[in-house]
Amino acid sequence: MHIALFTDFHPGTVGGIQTSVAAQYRGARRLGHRVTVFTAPGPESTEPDPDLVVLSPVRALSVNGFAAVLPTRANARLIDAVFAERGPVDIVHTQTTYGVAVAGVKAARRHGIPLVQTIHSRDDVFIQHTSPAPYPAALAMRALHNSVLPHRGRMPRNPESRSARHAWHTMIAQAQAADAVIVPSAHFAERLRAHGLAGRLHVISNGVDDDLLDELEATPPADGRDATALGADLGATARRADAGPLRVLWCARLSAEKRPLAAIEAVLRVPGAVLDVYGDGDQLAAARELAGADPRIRFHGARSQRDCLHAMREHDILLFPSLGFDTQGMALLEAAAAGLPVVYCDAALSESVPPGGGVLTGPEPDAIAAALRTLADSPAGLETRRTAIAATPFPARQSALSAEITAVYAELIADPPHARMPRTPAEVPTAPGRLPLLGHSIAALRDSLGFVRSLAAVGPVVRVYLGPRPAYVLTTPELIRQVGFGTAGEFHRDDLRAAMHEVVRGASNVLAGPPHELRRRMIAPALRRRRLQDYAAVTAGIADEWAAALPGTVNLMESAHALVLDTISATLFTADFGAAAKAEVRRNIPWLLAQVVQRAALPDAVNRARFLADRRFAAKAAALRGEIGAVVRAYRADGRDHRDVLSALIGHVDAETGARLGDEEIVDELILMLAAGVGSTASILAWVWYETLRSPEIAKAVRAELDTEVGAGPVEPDHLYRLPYLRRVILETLRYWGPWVSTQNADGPVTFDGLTLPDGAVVVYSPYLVHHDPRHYPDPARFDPERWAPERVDGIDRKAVLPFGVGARHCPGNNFALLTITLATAALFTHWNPALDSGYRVRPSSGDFVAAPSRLPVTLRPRTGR
Ligand code: HEM
Repeated sequence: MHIALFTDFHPGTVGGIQTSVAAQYRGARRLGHRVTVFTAPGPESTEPDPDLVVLSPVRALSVNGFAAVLPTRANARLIDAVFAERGPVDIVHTQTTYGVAVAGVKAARRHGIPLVQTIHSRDDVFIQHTSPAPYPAALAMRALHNSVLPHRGRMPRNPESRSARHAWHTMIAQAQAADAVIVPSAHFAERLRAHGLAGRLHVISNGVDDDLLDELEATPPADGRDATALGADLGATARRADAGPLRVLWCARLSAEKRPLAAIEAVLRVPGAVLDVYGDGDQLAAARELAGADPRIRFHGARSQRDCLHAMREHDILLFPSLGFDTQGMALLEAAAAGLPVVYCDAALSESVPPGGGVLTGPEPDAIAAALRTLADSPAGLETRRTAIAATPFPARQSALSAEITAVYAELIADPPHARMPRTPAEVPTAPGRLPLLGHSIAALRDSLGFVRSLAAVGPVVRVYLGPRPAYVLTTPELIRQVGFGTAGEFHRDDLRAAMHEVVRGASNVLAGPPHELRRRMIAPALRRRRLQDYAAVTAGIADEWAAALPGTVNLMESAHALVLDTISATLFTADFGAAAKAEVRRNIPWLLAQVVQRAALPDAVNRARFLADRRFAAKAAALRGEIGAVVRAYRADGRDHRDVLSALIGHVDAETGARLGDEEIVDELILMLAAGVGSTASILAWVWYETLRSPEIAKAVRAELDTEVGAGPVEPDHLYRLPYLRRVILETLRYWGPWVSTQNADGPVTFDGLTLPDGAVVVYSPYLVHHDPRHYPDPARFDPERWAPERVDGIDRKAVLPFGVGARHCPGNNFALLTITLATAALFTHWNPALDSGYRVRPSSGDFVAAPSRLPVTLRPRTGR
């Protein structure tokens, strides 16, 4: 597998986490896995490592001597580029709680990769001891962390300072963001649980690198006595000469939380002891000052893990006085590996000391000194402890631990938690990037399509905030069908109904339940295939006329809109006395529809304040309804079938109930057809042209087919069935640019696969999201009409084909839309050779439920032969 490790501490720096992470990646490689390490900048002398990726730090900011990295967009881009180049990544494993680790969490969520977090350190104690102002530091860290990785829920109270509590909030949030959490010791796992971390915690010890252990085993001790295998004899080989001083070793950072000063003070009080200090840190000066000129305290500076291990072979005791900080204590493990007894002060660390191999003492220098004195006076006591260590199998060989860690990875990869259905609303993950108050509005407005695409990787149901109110996005076709077929419960559209109210009062798209079913039955005959034959003749004529009249340079987006508006209104009412209503439609519908979209998107409070716009909206809506109402009455008086939509609506009697549509209901449905049909069809039409024009192969194939089937024209209804290649281009356009949002409200509680959402919950789905999910469409970012070729189409899961929705609200105008798009495209390309303006870059605008190219500027050259 390919593992991406994220750590804020560069492996070239010294420290317990660094040592542990380095052992982990060497261990994973030893097991045959690939590892890429993302980290902060390290010391300049560090050898370049192709598997190490250094993220950009915040300039001139370092925390405790370490470069600070933030999860910026530039770092996200770098991570994405490395994933693309070296990927696919199977698992992300974050090891810290700072910027690099947060960037790792975000990358895992962006790419839908399972995420493991190891919590190594007690940030609460660390901040308390090392920061000059612990409270503001912990608070600032929590606020910063919360702004990029939202903190959820409440944390149980524990007896601790306010700064410690802030630090715990950050640690718990970091752990909660992961799919699995690893901790190095059981006592630390208990603390995390006491702070509210739920779910499974894996206790897997830190480890010591196999090569180092093998080397230690093979190296003779410096005093020349035989080296034997790690185990029974190793302790004995390092035996102190009875007459010499007690050789005490310090192997840790010289930092307050490790308590080096207590160690030095203790040794100074034991005349028969010497102390070798291996380590560096901000308490070095204080430590030197305390040691004064006493030659028994010897400072050796920061040393490698290898040096420390070998030093352990040359000493009698490791002094490890840290208290309430270490979650395991790497040096304790190393001492066990080297057969070295320890004196320590933290009872919780007994877990890391082989039974009988250490002396637990009080934390005061006096108590530590007393323990050392006893050992100095009694070499037999040391011997007993060495024998006890030797008798205990060493538990922390890295290869064995790496096998445990990779088992955790494998379990997550086999059953990715982000694909699991949440059982309660509280378990529904929130989309990354939520801002205070604004929620996800900025992300959704800036790049709606990219935002929607990113949600599939978050989970089957994702919570998003477009303002303060949550909405639940369904990301799988199976869940979407549960809305479409009503198995999840009832839904209504009262929000949309309010936004449309003056112009459309009770049309099918805002009705719910039995009235909706009845209305659908009533309008269905108007859009039946048999009727479409008649509409196709009208549509072909309009398309041919429109194409012939196009100027040499044109914005095809605008032109598509005008064409579709004319086409649909012409098929609604063909009789001569509909002319005035058609003119009214052309004059007012585009503005009214733009207003409906705005009203639906704006919060109620803003809508209430838009008096002037509201008055204008009401006046135009009344004028439009009045004109169309007059045509309906004229049709009724006339009594003939004009073979158009209006005649069909007037003439239909519901077989089940005997119901007929009233005038106002017919006005509603006619306006709805314009509202739902014009923008959507025009946008897809423009995308068909754009996709054709930007690919020379597709353009060539479309033209070749038209040459054969339509020749010099004119376009006729029959051509609809004779253009299979164009049909594939249209189907692929509907996949690629299909509707990006559909919203409804739960009418009472609704239940999806065991997850119950409350009454009123806003439930959203996006055909566009499903159409761009690689689980349903391989290489989804590729526009490839051949997906729909007869030999490949069977490989597409029909449930994931959603351009016209699904179930009860499936678009009744789908065939009409396909007909219009096919005939208009045929007309355009039989008349002209369009070319996109050079330098033109498309910009999708997602103001409506189908995104549109904001412009489509082309130059038209006549087809030769016409
Ligand atoms: C390419 C063009 C079109 C696309 C992509 C499209 C897509 C859709 C979708 C996805 C829905 C379901 C929305 C939901 O979840 O509630 C829908 C509903 C609807 N569409 Fe279309 N549509 C198109 C063209 C048309 C046309 C040309 C008409 C009419 C002539 C039309 C009339 C309707 C109506 C009346 C509804 C509401 C159905 C209901 O709620 O029961 N659409 N459309």
